[in-house]
Amino acid sequence: MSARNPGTNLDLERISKVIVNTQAILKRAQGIQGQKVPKKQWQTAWLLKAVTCIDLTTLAGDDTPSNVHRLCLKAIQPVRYDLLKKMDLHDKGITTAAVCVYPSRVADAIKSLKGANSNLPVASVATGFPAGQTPLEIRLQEVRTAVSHGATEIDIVINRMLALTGQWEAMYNEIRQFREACGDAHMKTILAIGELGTFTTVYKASLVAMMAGSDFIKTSTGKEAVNATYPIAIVMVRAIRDYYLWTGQKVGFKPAGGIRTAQESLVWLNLIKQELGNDWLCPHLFRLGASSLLADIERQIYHHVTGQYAAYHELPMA
Ligand SMILES: O=C[C@H](O)COP(=O)(O)O
Repeated sequence: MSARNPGTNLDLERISKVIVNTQAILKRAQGIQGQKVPKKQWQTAWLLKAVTCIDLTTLAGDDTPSNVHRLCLKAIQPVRYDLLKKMDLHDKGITTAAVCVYPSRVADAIKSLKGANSNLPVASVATGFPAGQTPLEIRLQEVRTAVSHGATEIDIVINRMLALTGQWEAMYNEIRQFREACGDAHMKTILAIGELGTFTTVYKASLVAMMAGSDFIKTSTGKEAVNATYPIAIVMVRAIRDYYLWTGQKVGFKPAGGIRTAQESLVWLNLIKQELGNDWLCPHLFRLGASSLLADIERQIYHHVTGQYAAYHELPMA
């Protein structure tokens, strides 16, 4: 992970001046979606780049130590060894960026990774994920617990009520406290954009989250009706760009929720390249939060290497 974002004082004047041009955002998003994806020979390299940026996620009520164990093994070896060998990439240490689980499963993930001699980071959602509707002290305790079990990345959810009612100071103070509870763990702040209403609220919430010291801002929990969309991404990455121009701090971006196809991952990488530049095209500053995207990416890589499409059972856990 990159250097931490220390945050700034809360600048309410800057927040009050935010205006988002909805039509311009929609047009830009449409333009990016309409662009050609890289040609075949480059596509696999881009797909492998996407793999290294995935937070491989399981956030289900029926998660157990055994499915978390499988997830960890898949994160360590996300693409079949023989496929990588054919591309002479078997010794490049290609893994996903992290695994992402509920706080109760952090210890299982740490155990599995240690057992496999891997120091891949474990991310944990916290703060009453996905709704964030538990008392503040409990949300803070959840962060501390996940950290004490070994999570080095914490994905917090914001209190949507505070954003929707414009209580920016209260939201800033809560996120500041989450950051303190994180200690050395990096903090990703989930805005749950599907519940924030307008682009302007999303932009303001992005700014407040960064001022409060978020290392990443993340679109969604994956549990809202609307999750990662390209227009919302443009709003958020422009807030990241503005924050960088203002403070010199690079904050990361994590779209999450409903990202399932290799093709989509290429659009996401292109969006980041165009809006934030190559510096952001690395796991330190860009993550794809996804539970099932890897399956399609591996399938496309299989096709590139063999000329045939694999049945899903031929790709472990895919
Ligand atoms: O943070 C990651 C999301 O919960 C994953 O959502 P997904 O299951 O739709 O890929």
